[in-house]
Amino acid sequence: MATRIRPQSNKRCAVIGGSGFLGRHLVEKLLDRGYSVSVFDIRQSSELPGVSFHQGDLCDQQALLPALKDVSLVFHCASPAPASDDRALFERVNIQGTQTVLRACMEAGVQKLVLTSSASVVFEGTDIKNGREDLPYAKKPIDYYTQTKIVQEKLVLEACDKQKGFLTVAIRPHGIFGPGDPQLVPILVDTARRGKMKVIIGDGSNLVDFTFVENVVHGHILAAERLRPDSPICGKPYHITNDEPVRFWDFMSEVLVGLGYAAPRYHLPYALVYGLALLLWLLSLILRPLISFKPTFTPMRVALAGTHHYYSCERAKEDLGYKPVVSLKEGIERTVKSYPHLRHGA
Ligand SMILES: NC(=O)c1ccc[n+]([C@@H]2O[C@H](COP(=O)([O-])OP(=O)(O)OC[C@H]3O[C@@H](n4cnc5c(N)ncnc54)[C@H](O)[C@@H]3O)[C@@H](O)[C@H]2O)c1
Ligand SMILES: CC(C)CCC[C@@H](C)[C@H]1CC[C@H]2C3=C(CC[C@]12C)[C@@]1(C)CC[C@H](O)[C@@](C)(C(=O)O)[C@@H]1CC3
Repeated sequence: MATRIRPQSNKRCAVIGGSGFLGRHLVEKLLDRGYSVSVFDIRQSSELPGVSFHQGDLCDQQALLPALKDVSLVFHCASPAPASDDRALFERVNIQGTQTVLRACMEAGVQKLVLTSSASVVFEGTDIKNGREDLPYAKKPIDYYTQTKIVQEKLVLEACDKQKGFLTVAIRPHGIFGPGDPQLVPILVDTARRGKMKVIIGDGSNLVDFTFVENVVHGHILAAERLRPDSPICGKPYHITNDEPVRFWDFMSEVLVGLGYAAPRYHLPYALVYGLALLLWLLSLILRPLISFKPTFTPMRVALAGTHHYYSCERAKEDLGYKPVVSLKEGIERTVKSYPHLRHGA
């Protein structure tokens, strides 16, 4: 087992959303790097030695304050899951809740805030190739979750105020995967088990970023450590990727085959699948009062699976000294190994 370094007093931080997939990996790495960490989350995952846990809803300022006491640095990586598809919840937590987090940081005297945003804040369902951070925010984001992530990112970056001694930065990851991920691999396996992962949308050549969780964590910590009044990163967003855009369908196939499932092989035209997904979605809305069904092939998923969307992390390389620490190949191997219960036949 790795020995942990004893925390120094200037290395006190809080992770809001620290019980989640990314949050948990972030907390572990912060502990390894000698930080003392308090976690604030609405639910507790298994305990970690040396972490003080505070349970509460981030929309409640009074509940947040004890977790931020004597803390100079806050990571905010809490959000409802995109799949929850609950507009009121996204708005309450990602928008009003983030305003509450900002007020609580001010009241507690926090100096730095690192937000986990998303690269999808600029994605409108059409191709993005090597997109840089200066792309405009999506006017028609792919879903309401992403709409609230846009507002959240703006709120946090606009709150950066050197005069007040409060500095902010946003990290925009895309397609985070790795051990403990409750979304991408489990949803993929569930789709395969229901016999619905047989088809490749389009010609299968579309490139996408999938980012191993430890690289995302590395980007967050670099940003936190570079965030100083004289640094160019204040108030800016940064793409953090594996810097290895991959064919969407090659990535899916590698994970599926690694877990013992067949790779998809029949091709269908993108426009046809997108049209069908749109029709199904409309039907599900119309029939909602009578029957409730959730289509697997939502327009959002089809757009994510059938378009190019990969991003440049040059700005992070230049300003943060970022470089991925785990390759895509190794990331996939470690991820596949971590899901024995999702293997075919398990
Ligand atoms: N997973 C991805 O591929 C991906 C991609 C881009 C951006 N992101 C962003 O990364 C962040 C972390 O995502 P994740 O995949 O680890 O999700 P996750 O669901 O595993 O973790 C989110 C955590 O937030 C907590 N939370 C939710 N509502 C809360 C509330 N009201 N008060 C306190 N805690 C609350 C949850 O309990 C959970 O522990 C999110 O901001 C998400 O938008 C994720
Ligand atoms: C239409 C397709 C054939 C559907 C089958 C593939 C599907 C299982 C995946 C396609 C894109 C994936 C994805 C997520 C879940 C699994 C897929 C839908 C994602 C919604 C998980 C949450 C993340 O936050 C995410 C929104 C992100 O932006 O990274 C994921 C996007 C990709």
